[in-house]
Amino acid sequence: MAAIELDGVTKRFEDVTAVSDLSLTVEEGEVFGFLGPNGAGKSTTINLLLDFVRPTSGAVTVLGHDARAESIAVRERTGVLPEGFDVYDRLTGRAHVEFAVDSKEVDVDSDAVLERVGLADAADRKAGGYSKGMRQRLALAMALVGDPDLLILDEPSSGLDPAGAKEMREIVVSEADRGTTVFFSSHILEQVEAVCDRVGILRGGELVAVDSIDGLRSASDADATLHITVGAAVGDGLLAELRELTGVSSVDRDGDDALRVGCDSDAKTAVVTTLEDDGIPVDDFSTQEASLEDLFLAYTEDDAAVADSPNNGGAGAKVDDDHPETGDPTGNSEVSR
Ligand SMILES: Nc1ncnc2c1ncn2[C@@H]1O[C@H](COP(=O)(O)OP(=O)(O)OP(=O)(O)O)[C@@H](O)[C@H]1O
Repeated sequence: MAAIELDGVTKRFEDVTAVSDLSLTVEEGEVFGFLGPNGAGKSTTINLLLDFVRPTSGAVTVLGHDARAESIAVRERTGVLPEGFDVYDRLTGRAHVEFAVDSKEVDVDSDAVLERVGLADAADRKAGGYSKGMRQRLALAMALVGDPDLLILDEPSSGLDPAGAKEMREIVVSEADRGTTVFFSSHILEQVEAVCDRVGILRGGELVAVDSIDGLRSASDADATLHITVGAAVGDGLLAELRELTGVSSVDRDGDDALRVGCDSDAKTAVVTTLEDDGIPVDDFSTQEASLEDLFLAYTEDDAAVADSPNNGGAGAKVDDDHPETGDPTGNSEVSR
C-alpha cells in the first residue's frame, strides 16, 4: 500500500497557486526527500497531508486514509516535525515529550525518547533556554513518540550543528529500517542525498521531477566532470575539437598533463577516443558525478531543460518548459482552510 498518495492536487490561496496539479505516490517504508526552492509549495503539501490546509481540488490519501475525512486516523499514526516549531518556554524538555505522549495516548518512556535525540541531560531544563538545535531535537523527540508509521519532517536539520545533523540522519535511517515511511523536506542536499531512496523536486508548485538520485542524474542535463590525465600536451585545436563534441559542455586544461571535461555520460567515450585518435595517450581518467546540488539547480533554474524521467511512482516526472504556524508543539492545533 502507498503511504502517501496525492492525486491531481491543487491548492490556491486567493491569487497564489501554492501547489498545482500535484500527483505523487510515496510507498510504505520509503525515505522520500521533498525538495524545491523557497516558496515552491513544500510546506503547503505537508499541510495538505495533515489536513492543516485543504485542497482546492484533487485527492490526498495518507496511510490508506482520506486526509480530509479521516484526518484523526492519519495523525494518530503520523509523527510530525513542523516547520518553524517553537517550544513552550516554561515547560521542560521532558514535559514537552510527556505532552506528546498524553496527546497520542500511548505508553512511552519519555526519558528513552529524549535519550534517543541526545537531550537526556537537558530533560529537566526549561525549553525556553534551549538552543535552536536543541529545540529541533525536542521537536523530533515529540514526532517520534508512539513509533509512528509515517514521519513527516519539515526542514528537520534546520539549526542543527554537523553532529546534530548526523544524528538526525541516523534516526531517519533507523526509523526507515523499522519500516517507517519518512517524508521530509530539506534545503540541505547532502542530508537528502545521504538518506533518501527517492526525491521529488517542486518548482512553482509543480512537481518537475521524481526519481532516485541516480535516475535524476541520468535524466537531467547536469553534467559529470571527467578528469583525464594525458601523456602529451593537448593543443588548442584539439581542445576546440573536444568542445564541439555532442554532450560536451566545457573543456579546460588542468595543469600541463590533465584536462577537466564537463560532459554527459554518453560523451565520455567520444572524448577519450578523440584524444587517442589525435595521438594523445590517456594515462588515467575518473568521473565525478553531478551532485544533488547540481541536479537541483538543473531542475529548478529558469533555463532548466530536463529530459523525461521514467520512474515516478505514477506522478509523471515532468519536463519544465495558509500555512498555520501554530506554536503548538503537537503541530495539530488551528487548522487553516
Ligand atoms: N496561508 C497562506 N496564504 C497565502 N499564501 C500562502 C499561504 N501559505 C503558503 N502560501 C504561498 O504559497 C506558496 C508556497 O509556499 P510554501 O510555504 O508551501 O513553500 P515552501 O516550498 O515550503 O517554501 P520554503 O522553502 O520557503 O519554506 C508561496 O508563494 C507562499 O507565499
